[in-house]
Amino acid sequence: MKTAVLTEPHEFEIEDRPRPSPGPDDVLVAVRDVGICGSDVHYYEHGRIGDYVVENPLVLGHESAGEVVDVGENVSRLEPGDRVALEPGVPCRRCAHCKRGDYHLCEDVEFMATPPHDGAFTEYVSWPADYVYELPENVSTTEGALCEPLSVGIHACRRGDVGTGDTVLVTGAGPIGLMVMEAARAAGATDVIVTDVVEEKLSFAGERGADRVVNVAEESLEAAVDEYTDGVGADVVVEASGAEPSIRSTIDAVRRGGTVVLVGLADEANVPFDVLDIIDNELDVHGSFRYKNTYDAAIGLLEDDAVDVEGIVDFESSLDDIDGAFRRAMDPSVVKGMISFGE
Ligand SMILES: NC(=O)C1=CN([C@@H]2O[C@H](COP(=O)(O)OP(=O)(O)OC[C@H]3O[C@@H](n4cnc5c(N)ncnc54)[C@H](O)[C@@H]3O)[C@@H](O)[C@H]2O)C=CC1
Ligand SMILES: CC(=O)[C@H](N)C(=O)O
Repeated sequence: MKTAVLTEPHEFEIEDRPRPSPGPDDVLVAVRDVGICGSDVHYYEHGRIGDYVVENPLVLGHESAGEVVDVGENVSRLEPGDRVALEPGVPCRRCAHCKRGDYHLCEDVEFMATPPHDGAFTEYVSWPADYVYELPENVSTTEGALCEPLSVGIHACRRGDVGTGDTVLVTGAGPIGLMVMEAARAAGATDVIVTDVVEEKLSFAGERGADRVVNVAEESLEAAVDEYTDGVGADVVVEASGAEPSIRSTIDAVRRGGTVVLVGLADEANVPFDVLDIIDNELDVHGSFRYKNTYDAAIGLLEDDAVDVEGIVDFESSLDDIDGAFRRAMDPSVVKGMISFGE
């Protein structure tokens, strides 16, 4: 099977690898669509993300969907022909975090495309059936692949307890910020304010229904939010840029008693916060890491047309042109590129 392997930064090789056979609890999936995530691009450019270093050739891609072609002997829930989305993290199921139900915090999770675990830029993937979700007829495999970033958005909104009538500020209009906006709307938020520093990203967020967009390179965020909320502040702020000034600004834009959810991964680990602001204003500040139990919800929202994920896709490329696709994905005005394997 054709497989794109990152051999060193900026270098993919297309290799012919043997097609895996599914283990007793696995399904073999013919991959149809894989999204290019910012983390894939980061590995492509730098060969590492923090402590995760690409020491051996690595298959990237963790936003994937396809069609089941074979199932292991213990699998009865899925059968060849089913179109499916693959949840990319498989936890150990035995540790304290898994047993508490926080399987996304498992320290032994095998997460696709995080070294040393291979991902889905390959024609076939064998994956534990428990982390494979059937797609309804009206949900495409492109949408199935994008259940992954949508899951990040759903989990962030759950962490922020976003509810009916809320005003939500989303900082950063990349794919994650846009998925947070979709999930917040679906959770009942009536007002969504979106920030960025790239004008095209803001126009796009506006076209997708942001009630107010703020270019924080040109406008004061605090003033814009004050004006929009009559001086109250946002009920929930979801930080989805990872930019240090944006992370700092979250506690100035949230209302007293409100919630800040930090999703964006800062390059700089030490971001100063005035803790007295957090205490006096009784803020809840939550981290949000990946997701748990979100795939059924994501698929349900897509089936009901309650969210739009396909609209964020700028381009689709073939596996043979993965290098060109990654170079295109590095353009700051591009939101989402996909590798499509065709039917
Ligand atoms: N916690 C988690 O589980 C996850 C975290 N992430 C992180 O979330 C962040 C967002 O991911 P993507 O959307 O894929 O990244 P992205 O890089 O495509 O989008 C970030 C956006 O923030 C904008 N931005 C830059 N500086 C800004 C500022 N000062 N204020 C507002 N916006 C600003 C950029 O122009 C860009 O549009 C990244 O840091 C990523 O590493 C991504 C997935 C999961
Ligand atoms: C941080 C990422 O972008 C990635 N989706 C991951 O969960 O590792």
